[in-house]
Amino acid sequence: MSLQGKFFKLSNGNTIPAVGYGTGTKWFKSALGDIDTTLVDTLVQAIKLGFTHIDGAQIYKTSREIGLAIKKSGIKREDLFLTDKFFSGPSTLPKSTSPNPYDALKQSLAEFQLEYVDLYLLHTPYISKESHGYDVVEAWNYLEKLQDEGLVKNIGVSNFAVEDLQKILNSNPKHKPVVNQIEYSAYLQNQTPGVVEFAKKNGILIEAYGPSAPITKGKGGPLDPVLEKLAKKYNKTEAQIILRWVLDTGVLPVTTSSKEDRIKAFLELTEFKLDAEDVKEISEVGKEKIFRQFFTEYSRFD
Ligand SMILES: NC(=O)C1=CN([C@@H]2O[C@H](COP(=O)(O)OP(=O)(O)OC[C@H]3O[C@@H](n4cnc5c(N)ncnc54)[C@H](OP(=O)(O)O)[C@@H]3O)[C@@H](O)[C@H]2O)C=CC1
Ligand SMILES: O=C1Nc2ccccc2C1=O
Repeated sequence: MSLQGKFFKLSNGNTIPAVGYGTGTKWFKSALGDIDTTLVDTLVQAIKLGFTHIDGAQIYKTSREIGLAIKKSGIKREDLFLTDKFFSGPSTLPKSTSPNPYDALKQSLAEFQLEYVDLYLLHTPYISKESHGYDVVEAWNYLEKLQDEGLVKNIGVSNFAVEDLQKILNSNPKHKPVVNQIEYSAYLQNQTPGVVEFAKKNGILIEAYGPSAPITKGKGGPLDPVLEKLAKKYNKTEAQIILRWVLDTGVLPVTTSSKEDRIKAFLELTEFKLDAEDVKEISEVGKEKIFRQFFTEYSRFD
């Protein structure tokens, strides 16, 4: 679970590259449709520049683009780390007609044209007998079966709160979740109450999506002068400072960009480190503002 150079070590002993490149948000497609050649080209460029961790999901509909980019990049499969997510639905899902997580992963692999993914997540905790025909523990059992068959190397969850994690941990699982991917930034230090601390105590690595919020959509807050000051101190961009803060809090940032200079800047994140007092200042000043972009039902906790 700790950051060691360019990798985090997971609780099962495997490693995961310390910064993820996302293919959701700005790349999100509503249908498989035509291949997004801009995404393929940008991913090939990102991989050639040195990105080895790609974040995908069933619902992004970008699996074919990822698979094509991997092939075109010429990089060996074992040198890349690919995440996929089973789309379990929003909290308002009436009745799921989608395949179960086991069948969904097989479908994704066909789209990627790959033999395995490195990490497979339940995208949300909104799974019940009523909506899916199986509960969240049974959904987890499908992921365990995939791991046992070698189709996924590691399994985890996303957008899970403490009580959702407890359901899995209390079921005496054969494989525990190694990751919980949640919205996390200096302006949202807990997606749901206590989740970061609980995950750390239980050996679950937190992955942060939306990590750049304080310098993108959440700009105009108390961190503005702090980030300006620290960017000068370290001779880095404000984006690098705010993403390095994520790493320095023991969390793995999943970010994205279409721009070469920003992709290169992401790759420098493991080459410097913030002083403890600067990490503390960002954490404390960041708590003065809450900025949440996704799963706004959790704003009841703000
Ligand atoms: N599990 C889940 O439920 C979710 C998972 N995710 C995953 O996380 C990934 C990343 O999430 P996202 O919110 O996009 O991450 P970030 O908060 O890092 O934002 C990245 C966005 O900000 C822009 N950006 C990057 N650097 C800068 C900069 N220096 N100045 C201004 N704008 C900048 C990028 O666009 P540009 O091209 O202009 O650089 C990009 O659109 C997603 O793609 C997805 O894979 C996201 C949401 C939910
Ligand atoms: O990338 C994503 N964008 C989203 C918007 C809403 C819910 C989930 C997601 C993603 O995973």
